[in-house]
Amino acid sequence: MDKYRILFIVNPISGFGLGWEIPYRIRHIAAYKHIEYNIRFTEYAGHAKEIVEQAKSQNYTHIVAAGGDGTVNEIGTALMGTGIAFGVISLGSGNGFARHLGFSQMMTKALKQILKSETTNIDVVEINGLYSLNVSGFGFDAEVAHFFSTMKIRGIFSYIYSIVRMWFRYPGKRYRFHVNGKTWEEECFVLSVANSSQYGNNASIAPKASLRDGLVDICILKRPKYYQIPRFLYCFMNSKIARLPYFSEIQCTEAFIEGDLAKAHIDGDPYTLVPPVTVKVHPGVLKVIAPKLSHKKDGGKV
Ligand SMILES: Nc1ncnc2c1ncn2[C@@H]1O[C@H](COP(=O)(O)OP(=O)(O)OP(=O)(O)O)[C@@H](O)[C@H]1O
Repeated sequence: MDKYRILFIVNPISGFGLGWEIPYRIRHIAAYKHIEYNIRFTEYAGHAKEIVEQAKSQNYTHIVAAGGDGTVNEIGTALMGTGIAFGVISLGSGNGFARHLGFSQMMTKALKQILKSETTNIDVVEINGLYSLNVSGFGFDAEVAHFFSTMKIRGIFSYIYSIVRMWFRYPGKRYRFHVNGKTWEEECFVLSVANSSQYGNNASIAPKASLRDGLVDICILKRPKYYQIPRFLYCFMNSKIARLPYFSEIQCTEAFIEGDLAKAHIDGDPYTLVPPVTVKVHPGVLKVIAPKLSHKKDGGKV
């Protein structure tokens, strides 16, 4: 236990602002009395990355992101290639990456998992020079991310409002794909570039995805017809989306995509890219804590 030296980087505005509780929770977990740790709160967007850059020379064994997928992306991508183990305390509204790795959504339990769980090396996906740990993409979900970012109030209700609004307004787009030696054109409603399996809240867009397979999953969903929506929602929320005939998932190490791809999201945060888009996997470049490997939940597949 005494070999641990942990830095917690907390985004105090994530989710419901529960990050302020972290110092109190840590003090009350007996195991933390035997380890060295520091806590830093972020003060602005991009600050987490700066904190990681300073921390790299301070002999931390673990750096833990306490926040949502945006904070996870900032910290995780800054840790690539360092060998410092990366953990997550979920404070966001979806927490897709943490859920994929098997982190509890309960703060105290996640803290205990950080001390007890195995570590492993995972892949990171590069999209036109930006790095993605979880699920990124174009089309409908990019439109949602861009609209959501303009809303004054964040949180799950604003997110649901953005989804419903865009569902009725966004018709889909046609893209040209160059993947695994094949070229084709296809009409897409959702075009996801997935390293892990889910957006968050167990909404799984890439059921085959593994963070350790050296592959990225290109997931294409055509727009479901209105009468198909109930079955679509059931399959989407139960990792059964592969059963739908208007869904496809292609695994590859690299992809090249052409079309109107300017509006994108990287792990849920909106970005504007300059098309065409090149997707590339960097295998095993990030060391993470993976509770699923220890408790073998869902077969322990990470
Ligand atoms: N103190 C701060 N003030 C304003 N923005 C911040 C601060 N600290 C971090 N950020 C930015 O807040 C953004 C959103 O953070 P994060 O994704 O962790 O929370 P969330 O949006 O509530 O979660 P989710 O994405 O799951 O809904 C991040 O892109 C991060 O850069």
